[in-house]
Amino acid sequence: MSHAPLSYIHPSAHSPWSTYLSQVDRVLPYLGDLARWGETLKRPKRALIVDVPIEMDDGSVRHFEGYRVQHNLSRGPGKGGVRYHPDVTLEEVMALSAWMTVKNAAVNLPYGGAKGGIRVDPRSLSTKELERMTRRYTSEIGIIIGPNQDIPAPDVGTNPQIMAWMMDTYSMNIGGSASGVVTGKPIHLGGSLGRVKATGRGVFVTGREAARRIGLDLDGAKVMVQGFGNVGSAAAELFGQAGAKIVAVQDHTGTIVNPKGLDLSELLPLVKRQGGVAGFAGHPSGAERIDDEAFWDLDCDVLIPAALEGVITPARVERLKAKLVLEGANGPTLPEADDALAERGVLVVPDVICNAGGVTVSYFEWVQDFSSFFWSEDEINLRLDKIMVDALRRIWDTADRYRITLRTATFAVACERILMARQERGLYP
Ligand SMILES: NC(=O)C1=CN([C@@H]2O[C@H](COP(=O)(O)OP(=O)(O)OC[C@H]3O[C@@H](n4cnc5c(N)ncnc54)[C@H](O)[C@@H]3O)[C@@H](O)[C@H]2O)C=CC1
Ligand SMILES: O=C(O)CCC(=O)C(=O)O
Repeated sequence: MSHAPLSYIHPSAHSPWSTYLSQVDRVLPYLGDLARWGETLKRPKRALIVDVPIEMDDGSVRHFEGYRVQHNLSRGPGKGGVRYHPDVTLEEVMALSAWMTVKNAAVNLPYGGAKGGIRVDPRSLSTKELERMTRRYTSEIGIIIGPNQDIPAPDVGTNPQIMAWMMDTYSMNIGGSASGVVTGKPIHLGGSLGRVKATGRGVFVTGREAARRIGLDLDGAKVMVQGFGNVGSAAAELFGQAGAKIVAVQDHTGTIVNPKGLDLSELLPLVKRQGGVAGFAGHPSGAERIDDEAFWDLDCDVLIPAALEGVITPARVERLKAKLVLEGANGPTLPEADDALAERGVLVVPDVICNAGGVTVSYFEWVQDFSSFFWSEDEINLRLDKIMVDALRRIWDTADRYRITLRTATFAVACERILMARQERGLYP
């Protein structure tokens, strides 16, 4: 008897795609007549799977599986990062691309949503192998990306150097310079000041606003951060500057704690040198290593998940002490855990607004590339702050009006924009 999968849009249990679909189901009752377009949100517009063969340094040949999914293009070109991680799957990239559609609309950027990835552990490759793989992947997805089609950017496991190789490969293939084909590039290649820390900055800005509204003083507040890469480290730094104590940090190498607050001026350079936080245990400034699972029992006011999906489970919610969860990561909370957090009165600022600072500054980068006129970092940070604060205010009002969570309110604001655009474009474009 054959057990063929029902369809690629049919989710597997507890997958990011099933989380996303249940988030869509929760918003449909708030969309009025536009809900008739709801199925649009549940299907990626286009999903490309590519074979990425490269020659390794030892002369052998390896094949990697790559993806680029354009979930929705109703509001503009696709936009979203590229992930290099050994667990990447088509289904995960579908969810990540769909969250980009919602996020871009939530902050009103003129983009649809897309995301890409390669199933690889980038740490296992040499720099030359990484470059060959990135260039081959870029050529393979070159048929659907472009400054007006779909604009990749960094996500987990990718960085400005990888964006530079993507931009260079795409430019060589079209025979011209196309700096607007990717964002998150190095500054010398048309990258934007402020992009590297923009996602963490957005987490801080939305966190600052949420804390103010619930009467939580950030000065002295205890903050735990899971994931200490681009997003987690930048957010931790800004919370530290606002007077908060970063009492625990967890990454793929381990978990370190200091109830009095970890010394970030020592921790940040160590992580750059060693590639993880574990080596900070026993540091003279004070840091102890604990079991990873014990992270969820620690005393804290704010939790910032900034690593991967599905880490906030109902069982962990029962143990969690935080009053405020700021989703730096995409999809860190399972739907049942979302309900449990709401029941316990824990406020969640959802990924689709909380981590939108990165793509907002990516948008600034794209605009600057098109106009060949570059802004100062202060200008970028000020504009970012305003966009995030205004977007969060509108979402908060929607949540109050319908008595719904900030997640469903963000989906309501965003999906109305997406489906209005869909409707206005017409069914047979
Ligand atoms: N880079 C960006 O601009 C944006 C990233 N995000 C999201 O933020 C999250 C983090 O992304 P980046 O900081 O860019 O990635 P990154 O690659 O710079 O850092 C990832 C971090 O997660 C940690 N990690 C990996 N597996 C882990 C595990 N099992 N337990 C604990 N920690 C683990 C790594 O050690 C590392 O510290 C992802 O969900 C990503 O999609 C969202 C918006 C924009
Ligand atoms: O900067 C971008 O275009 C996208 C960043 C991203 O992948 C995300 O927001 O999850």
